[in-house]
Amino acid sequence: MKQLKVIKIGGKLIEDEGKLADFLNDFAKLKGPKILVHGGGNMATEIAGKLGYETKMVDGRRITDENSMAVITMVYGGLINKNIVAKLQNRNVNAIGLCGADGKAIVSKKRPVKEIDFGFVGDIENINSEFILNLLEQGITPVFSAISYSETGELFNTNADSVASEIAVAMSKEMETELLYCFEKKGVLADIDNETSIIEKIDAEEYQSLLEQKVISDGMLPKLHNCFQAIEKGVQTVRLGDMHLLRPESKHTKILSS
Ligand SMILES: Nc1ncnc2c1ncn2[C@@H]1O[C@H](COP(=O)(O)OP(=O)(O)O)[C@@H](O)[C@H]1O
Ligand SMILES: CC(=O)N[C@@H](CCC(=O)OP(=O)(O)O)C(=O)O
Repeated sequence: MKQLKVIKIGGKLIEDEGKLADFLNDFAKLKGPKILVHGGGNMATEIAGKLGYETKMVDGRRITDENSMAVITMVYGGLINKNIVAKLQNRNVNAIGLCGADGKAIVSKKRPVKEIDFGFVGDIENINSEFILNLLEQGITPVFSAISYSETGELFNTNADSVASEIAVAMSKEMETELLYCFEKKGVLADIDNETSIIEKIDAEEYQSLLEQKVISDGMLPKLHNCFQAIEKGVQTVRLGDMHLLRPESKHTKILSS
């Protein structure tokens, strides 16, 4: 089976020019097929604020009203995505920037309203792995923003960690897939204020205990949920770390299957 790397880069790394450059240099050097998924939540919040729109979050997830969805389309699908693609082209990576509507790559359904109405948020129902495989076979590197497409013809906001996880799950049926989450910390930390307290390995049991002890919060909640979804659904390797995660020597957290 051919190998594939699906790498997600978080919004806080994208905002730091130096860290982004470090990451993209390493990403460009990776041999073989690769896919990049990017977030940008913070930047969307900042730009929405400048436009006078207030942002509401629940457990690390954005409540996306009509105004936020417009900002998200511009910021994720435009500003961030196109800048990353340009920086990759500059590093001799033939990248193509996509959202879920392009090639019907990420099909979702509007999240039903239960206790919370998340607004224009889509839960992924299908990944067009054939389309993605075609791109990879042509030596093209897809760069996905966190926007999915609904059969109703709408665009929906979708957590970037979920986009990466679902793409990795779909691709793991075709290729041996490694899913890597790069964010601002060196991995899951036992003490959020201590960068050296990296938990090197987490299995399902440890995950439950971290949840109960409230060691993880905010954006780490959806991130670890997505890590375990991926490993349980067949993704061969899942790791979390900082912008140096692509370097073999980098300290990080590895997710273990049960
Ligand atoms: N135990 C933990 N270890 C590391 N980070 C944690 C932990 N608990 C909460 N977090 C928070 O989760 C954040 C990562 O989630 P998020 O901000 O969504 O990442 P991303 O940059 O990928 O969007 C970290 O920046 C940190 O503030
Ligand atoms: C539904 C939902 O939560 N969407 C996320 C998508 C962006 C994202 O995940 O960005 P980071 O990886 O930088 O957090 C949001 O709008 O914040």
